[in-house]
Amino acid sequence: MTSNGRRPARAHASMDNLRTYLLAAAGRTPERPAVIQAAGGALDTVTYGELERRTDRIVEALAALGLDVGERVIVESDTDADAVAVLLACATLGLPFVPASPEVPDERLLAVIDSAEPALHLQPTDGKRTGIPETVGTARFGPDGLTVERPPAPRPPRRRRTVTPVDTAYITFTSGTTGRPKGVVMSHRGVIAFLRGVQAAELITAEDRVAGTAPLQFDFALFDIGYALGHGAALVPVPRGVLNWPRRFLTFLRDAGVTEVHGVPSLWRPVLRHEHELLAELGKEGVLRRVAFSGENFPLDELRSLQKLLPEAEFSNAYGATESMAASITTVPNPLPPDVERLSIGHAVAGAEMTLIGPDGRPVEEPGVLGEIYLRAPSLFSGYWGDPEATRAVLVPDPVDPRSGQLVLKSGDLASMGVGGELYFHGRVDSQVQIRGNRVELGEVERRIGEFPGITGAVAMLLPGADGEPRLFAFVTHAPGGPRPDAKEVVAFCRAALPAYMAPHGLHVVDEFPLTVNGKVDRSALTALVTGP
Ligand SMILES: Nc1ncnc2c1ncn2[C@@H]1O[C@H](COS(=O)(=O)NC(=O)C[C@H](N)c2cccc(Br)c2)[C@@H](O)[C@H]1O
Repeated sequence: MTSNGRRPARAHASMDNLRTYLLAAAGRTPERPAVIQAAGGALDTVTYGELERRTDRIVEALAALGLDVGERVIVESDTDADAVAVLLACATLGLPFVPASPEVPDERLLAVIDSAEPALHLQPTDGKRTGIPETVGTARFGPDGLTVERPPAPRPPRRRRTVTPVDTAYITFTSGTTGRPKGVVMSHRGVIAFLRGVQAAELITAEDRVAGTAPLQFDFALFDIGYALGHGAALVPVPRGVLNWPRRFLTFLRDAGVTEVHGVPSLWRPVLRHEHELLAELGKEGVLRRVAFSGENFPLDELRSLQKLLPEAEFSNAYGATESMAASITTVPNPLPPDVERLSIGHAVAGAEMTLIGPDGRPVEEPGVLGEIYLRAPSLFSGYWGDPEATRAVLVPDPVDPRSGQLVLKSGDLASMGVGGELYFHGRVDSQVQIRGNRVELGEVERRIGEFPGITGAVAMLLPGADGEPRLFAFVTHAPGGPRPDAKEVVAFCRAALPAYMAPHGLHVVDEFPLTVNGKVDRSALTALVTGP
């Protein structure tokens, strides 16, 4: 018993809870590997049984702190078995976890703490973070459980009696456009609904070993955990120190017997640049069977190069926003036919539906016509943390039948429909810009520039020129050792195929594209090249 005589609340065993769902295999096959991780130079296997034991040790320590359902816990860590045990322990007690990776800068973490007002900050025994505000309790975790350094401030008495499926499993903070972090609140029911939707496609079995490469605050990492454990398969977190070295990365994948690799498109750039022979060898061994990518468009020439080295592998394009965890996972042809200029994002996962809505607010029926993707799904987020207005802007009445009270996610993404109703991604709504009164899809400009000999990547943006007028700028990367593309030639090359207003006003050659902490192209860093920091 604690302060007000109420025991810590627990989820009802037969109701949706992330811990119950992800540890189901612990009951069925406790001896099977749940997490295979690097430990020193070797590989360490943590079974489902061991993962459950570590989870319950942490549950005990957390339960003793008197936190009520809904109290936030920052979990700062790389992905490994102990971090997963902490996430599952939080879920067990209905404590929303706020994931962060060690590479999140201090001021960003403090902004998240300021917004989330967590009861606790947890990091591994050897975690480096300091300067956590006094208002937040601190503790460290490891294979033997949790050690509290600074207990959370005294709490008000417990009000809650049980943990329900609509309670918050996690809040992941994305960098809102205004710079203030936006907290995406996901319920147990929502996350499990998405994971079940993917499971219905039976992409993997319990024999699979899924390599995860996303940092913990990116919900791609949370998906990898849920996808691997939900199938009773093994999660193989790729350590950061391995990730940034192509040769080590590929050797790690081989040594761990990885069958599927998840990551953003930029993950493969260094491998394609430096280690294509080793990758081809790995492909020939027939263990690596699938590459799943998400987060942004995979530049087609890079995708084609990767497919050439992995001719037997399946490639899955996973599309969606954190506000619904994701929406679709679509197998793209390997090899991609030469005439394909745009990747399909297919149909929504089982139990969900994407609808294209035109400028008139009505569903788009005809193939090839652009519309905004609206997602109807049980995995929709509960809302933005502390921001009902921003929530109302994206969780909107169903445009197909507003009277129903059903809310759908207004994605801000544009797509067109193929003859089978499958969707093709056309970019963000705000990547449709007006140039001298003409509507321009920046993706079109990027595609044309990408065809210029020697250019390996192109990002187009509308930025204020020196005269303050909005101008079309392009940022390009080129083949290493190849000639630097000449701006005038690139502009002429664009004019030869595009209307004049779609030719770049300025061209910046960069060695490689700057990346966000989640591994996406960092457009604000590119902007700074033109407008200054
Ligand atoms: N496959 C694509 N092609 C093109 N553009 C994509 C793709 N996937 C996204 N995007 C863009 O990224 C936006 C969303 O960003 S996000 O909220 O950070 N989430 C993400 O990136 C990742 C996403 N939550 C996710 C997480 C876990 C598993 C999967 Br499976 C997917 C979307 O609205 C799209 O504009």
